[in-house]
Amino acid sequence: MLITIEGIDGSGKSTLVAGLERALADLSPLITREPGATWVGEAVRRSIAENTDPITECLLFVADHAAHLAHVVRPALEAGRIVISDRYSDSRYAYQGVTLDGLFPDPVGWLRRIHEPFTISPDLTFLCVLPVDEAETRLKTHREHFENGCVLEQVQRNYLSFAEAEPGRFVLVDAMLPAPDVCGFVADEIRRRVCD
Ligand SMILES: Nc1ncnc2c1ncn2[C@@H]1O[C@H](COP(=O)(O)OP(=O)(O)O)[C@@H](O)[C@H]1O
Ligand SMILES: Cc1cn([C@H]2C[C@H](O)[C@@H](COP(=O)(O)OP(=O)(O)O)O2)c(=O)[nH]c1=O
Repeated sequence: MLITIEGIDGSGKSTLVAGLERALADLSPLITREPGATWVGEAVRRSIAENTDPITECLLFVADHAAHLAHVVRPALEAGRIVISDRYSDSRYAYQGVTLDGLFPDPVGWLRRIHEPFTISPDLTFLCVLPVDEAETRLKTHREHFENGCVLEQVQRNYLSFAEAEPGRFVLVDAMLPAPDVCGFVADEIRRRVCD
């Protein structure tokens, strides 16, 4: 089973994933992330730091996804593991849907088409939702160039439209709740789906 955790920067994904690792220890999930589960993530980090052009950056994120699938996600799923990924393909559709906007028509459609031949779709996606100004307050010590309020508003709008289009896959998470409550809600939901 492939489970992904999505949301804007500062929405509590890393905190949630760390909590899930403890709360679901008896299920031995493989915990992973994008970007950065393989060495390709170093190229992605460099492109973020150097403010590379949006197409180069996008294709590095896609390369990171391909390497993540080949070396981490696919082998774990084939071994029957539950895989929990902090960010996955919806991050591309939501963020690069914004950064590529205006460069050519329908960037989200293009992103979906270039993923479709090789990606594995998640079985379940938790979308951490909170007001952008709260996310910005939480992030004030650590900012990357995506983390500006205007971009994050558009990214969150994209995420919410994906959730509306695929209600069977997405579960909305109230990220304003205290961290232990967020973790408890998501862990219970995962256990319920695993037992189904
Ligand atoms: N439910 C929560 N309530 C309040 N603060 C939180 C909550 N979850 C995470 N935080 C804090 O918000 C900041 C960003 O959280 P983080 O998990 O790193 O978000 P993300 O991985 O989505 O960028 C951290 O300082 C973290 O301690
Ligand atoms: C995986 C992914 C991340 N990103 C962005 C989101 C973040 O601003 C940045 C780094 O991701 P990440 O390290 O997950 O940041 P955070 O923990 O703060 O959420 O890269 C994309 O634009 N596209 C992608 O496909």
